[in-house]
Amino acid sequence: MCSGQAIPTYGDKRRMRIGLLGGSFNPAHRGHLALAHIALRSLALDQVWLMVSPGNPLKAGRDMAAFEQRMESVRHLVDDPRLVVTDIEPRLGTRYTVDTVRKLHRRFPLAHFVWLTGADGLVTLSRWKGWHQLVKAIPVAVMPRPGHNYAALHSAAGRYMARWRIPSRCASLLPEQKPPVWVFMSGPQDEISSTSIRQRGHFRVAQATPQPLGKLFSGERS
Ligand SMILES: Nc1ncnc2c1ncn2[C@@H]1O[C@H](COP(=O)(O)OP(=O)(O)OP(=O)(O)O)[C@@H](O)[C@H]1O
Ligand SMILES: O=C(O)c1ccc[n+]([C@@H]2O[C@H](COP(=O)([O-])O)[C@@H](O)[C@H]2O)c1
Repeated sequence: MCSGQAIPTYGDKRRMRIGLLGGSFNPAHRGHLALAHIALRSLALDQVWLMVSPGNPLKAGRDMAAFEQRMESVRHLVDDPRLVVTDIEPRLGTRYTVDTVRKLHRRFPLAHFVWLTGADGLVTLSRWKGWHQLVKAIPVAVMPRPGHNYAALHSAAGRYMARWRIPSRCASLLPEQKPPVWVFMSGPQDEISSTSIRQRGHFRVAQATPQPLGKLFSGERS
C-alpha cells in the first residue's frame, strides 16, 4: 500500500496534472507515444506536453533537423487530444530544463508538473545544468527502456535520487508529491529510437540553419 508512506503532498488534488515530455524528436516515434500514454494512465495525468527542444545542450547539431521539421513530426504522431505538442521552450527563451521548469512553475502556478523521461535520461542527468535543483523542483517519472535500465539505477543521478524513489504501484500519487520524488514506471519496453530511424534513412534531415533561440518563435517571450 502507498498510504503507509510518509510522503509530503501539496494537499490540493484538483489542480491540473501535466506531464512534460521534453525531447529532440528527431524524429518522433512510437516510443514517445507509448511513454506519453503510459504516463497518462499510470500517473493519472490530465495532459502530456510534448515539448520540442530548440536543441539539446548535450547533442551536437550535425544531424539535427530544423525545429519546425521536428515539431511537424510530433504533430503527425499524436493521436489523443490530451497530448499537446508545444514549442514552449523557444517561447520562454529556454534551452536548459531547469530554466524551463522554473519558468513554467511561475507561469502556471496551479499546475502539478511531472518531468517524464526514458531511462537513458536518468543516465545523463548528472551532466545537465543544475540537475540537483531540477530534481528538487519537479517530480520525475522514468520509463524503462531496453539497454538503459541497469545503467539508470546505478548512474550518479540514480544513486543520488534513490532515497526519494516511490514504488511504481504508487505512481498515480506522484504529481501531487512535493519533490524530490520519483518513480520508475512499469510498462512494456520498446527498442525504437530516433537514431535507428535516421540510420535506416526513414527521416530525411532538412538542413537546419543555426538560429538564436528568440528567432525560433516570433511571439511573446518572458
Ligand atoms: N523507446 C523508448 N522508450 C522509452 N523512452 C523513450 C524511447 N524513445 C525515446 N524515449 C524518451 O523520450 C524522450 C525524448 O527522446 P528523444 O527525442 O531523444 O528520442 P530518442 O529515440 O532517444 O532519440 P536519439 O536516438 O536521437 O537519441 C527522452 O526522455 C527519451 O528517453
Ligand atoms: O538541461 C539540460 O542540461 C539538458 C541536457 C540534456 C537534455 N535535456 C533535455 O532532455 C530532454 C530530452 O532530450 P533528448 O535530446 O534526449 O530528446 C529535452 O527536453 C532536453 O532539453 C536537458
